[in-house]
Amino acid sequence: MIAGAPASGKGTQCELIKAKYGLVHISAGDLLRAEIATGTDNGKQAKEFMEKGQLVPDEIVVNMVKGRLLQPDAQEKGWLLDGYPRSYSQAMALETLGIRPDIFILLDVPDELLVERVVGRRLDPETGKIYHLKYSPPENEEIASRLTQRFDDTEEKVKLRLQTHYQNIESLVSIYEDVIVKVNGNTTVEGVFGEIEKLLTSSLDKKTEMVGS
Ligand SMILES: Nc1ncnc2c1ncn2[C@@H]1O[C@H](COP(=O)(O)OP(=O)(O)O)[C@@H](O)[C@H]1O
Repeated sequence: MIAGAPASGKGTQCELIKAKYGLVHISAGDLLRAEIATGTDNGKQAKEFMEKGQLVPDEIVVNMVKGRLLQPDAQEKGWLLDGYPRSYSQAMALETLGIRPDIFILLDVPDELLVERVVGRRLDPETGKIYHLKYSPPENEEIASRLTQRFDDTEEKVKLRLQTHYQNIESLVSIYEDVIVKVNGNTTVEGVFGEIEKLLTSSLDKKTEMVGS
């Protein structure tokens, strides 16, 4: 599991983690945006909450994520949960299924940096790659011309999302205190990934030892 405030780097690090470890990346935010794009009722309801930076109700999110998590690929290859659970009740929904992470990575970035990261964030709709106009600019004009911005990536909305994050993260820290590791998200993308690689590799070694013994 990977958690952190908006624009703390979850999506960027998930790209690198899944490329190296072959995990199935399940992002609650991406699943919700897909519901919106396909125009489902859940998507329409979800959008109202997302516009206000509030958590989308559990009755929409919990089954959506559980359904994806229990699919064979995630069970076989292992899963990387991004942006879920985001509340005590969402975590409890997994606890009742006996689903717990090997590691819970909490990315830590100072608030004042997050606003600048959000307002400059852009997405390539063709590749899904995440860019930042200043910190991680597009490689060429062709990509630059097709970049899009998330509807909730505005200064006023990210402040609401930040409040939502701080309202909920403490309850998650207590549930996952045995597997949680805080990672400094305020270094280079490669620097953060280097820290995460060390953690995942040692967690994998522990798992193979347990299986072996
Ligand atoms: N687990 C979740 N439960 C409820 N709502 C969620 C959840 N994950 C994402 N959302 C909604 O989608 C929005 C975008 O989430 P996400 O893409 O993870 O972006 P970020 O982590 O940068 O805020 C959130 O502000 C919230 O409204």
